Amino acid sequence: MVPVNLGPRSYQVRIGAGLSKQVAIELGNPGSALVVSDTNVAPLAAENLTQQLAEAGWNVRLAVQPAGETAKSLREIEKLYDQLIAMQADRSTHVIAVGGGVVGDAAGFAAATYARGLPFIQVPTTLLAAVDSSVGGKVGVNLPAAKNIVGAFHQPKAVFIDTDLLATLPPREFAAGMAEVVKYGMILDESFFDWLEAEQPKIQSHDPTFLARIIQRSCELKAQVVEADEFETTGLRAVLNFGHTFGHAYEALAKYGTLLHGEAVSIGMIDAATLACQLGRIPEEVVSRLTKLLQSFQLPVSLPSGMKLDPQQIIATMRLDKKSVGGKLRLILPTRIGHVESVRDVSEELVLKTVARHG
Ligand SMILES: NC(=O)c1ccc[n+]([C@@H]2O[C@H](COP(=O)([O-])OP(=O)(O)OC[C@H]3O[C@@H](n4cnc5c(N)ncnc54)[C@H](O)[C@@H]3O)[C@@H](O)[C@H]2O)c1
Ligand SMILES: O=C(O)C(=O)C[C@@H](O)[C@H](O)[C@H](O)COP(=O)(O)O
Ligand SMILES: [Zn+2]
Repeated sequence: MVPVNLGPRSYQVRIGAGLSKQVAIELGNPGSALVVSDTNVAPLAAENLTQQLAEAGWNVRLAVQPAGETAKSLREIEKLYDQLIAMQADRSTHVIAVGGGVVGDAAGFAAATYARGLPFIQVPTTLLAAVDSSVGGKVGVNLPAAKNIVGAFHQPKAVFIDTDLLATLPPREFAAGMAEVVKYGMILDESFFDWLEAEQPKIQSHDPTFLARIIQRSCELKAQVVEADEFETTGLRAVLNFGHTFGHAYEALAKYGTLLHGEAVSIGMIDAATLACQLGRIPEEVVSRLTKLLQSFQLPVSLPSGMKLDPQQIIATMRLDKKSVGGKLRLILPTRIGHVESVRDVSEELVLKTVARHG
């Protein structure tokens, strides 16, 4: 269990095998709920949960989104609003996300905005959602031009991480989750990074003890950052964005189709580390350790050869990042393994040189 202490918005992140079977009991008195999932996860987990809630006396509906990043769109949010209207939802209606980060971000955005806010529950089913997106309250959708550009902060009331649900995850999705796990080591915890390097074979073989430890440590680190800067106002929370200014630009320019979020972040972290090295902030050895660790988890460290992007277009898309001020990029750059800094005045020439490495 990881507590997230945010005063009146505090909640617990529960982690354990079989936990999704307890959601109906844990939520207590039955009311009404919209369970949101996607076409892959509905038959694996969301239909069961919906049935359990119905048996416990809830007035419950299941909304199934198309699987994949394109579901994070205003069009899909409107469909969720329609479902809430159809069930005559009120401010006590729970929105329960059962799925990966896409379902969590989209369902959470509908919960944040419908009737100016409905109680929200996260049941993450991907590694990425378990270690990152289900915690911290960032919810939102993409526009074609920019990733996550429409959104809100809306904390869940509870997070239930059922480690059994991760068993069906395809290898590529497991790897995508590992990108955010490696990120935590790189930005906040050198000994965690060392441990990931040392235990890579056990992690890669999905040893349950090691998976549980990864999820626990990642949630602890994320909770610490979110507690320190819930609304990303002091700049502290921005450390979680390491690799994302590059990565989000690649996702948008690939029309949210070619690269998974974790893959784009993996490439973006190497871009940021390469740039930091060019600035003399870190030695080459740090870039190569990060590269090696990401590759050991089958993650890409540069854009796929078939994905040719115009460097000027990359920079223009990066400028739309929410950390930018006055059209100037702000990048999260490493100073060593386990620590990063927010850097305001990186020359665009150097960023161009960095992205040119993708050929
Ligand atoms: N809000 C945040 O703080 C935050 C943090 C990190 C990432 N994100 C967002 O999360 C999204 C990525 O999330 P994701 O990587 O979970 O992708 P995803 O939600 O698209 O899920 C990945 C794929 O796995 C399938 N899937 C999910 N659970 C499964 C299971 N148990 N077994 C088999 N298949 C399963 C899904 O149907 C989907 O096809 C991005 O949009 C990213 O921007 C948000
Ligand atoms: O929770 C955060 O804060 C993060 O930055 C976590 C990121 O991994 C995540 O991808 C997040 O959605 C990015 O946020 P954004 O503000 O750059 O859209
Ligand atoms: Zn991310």
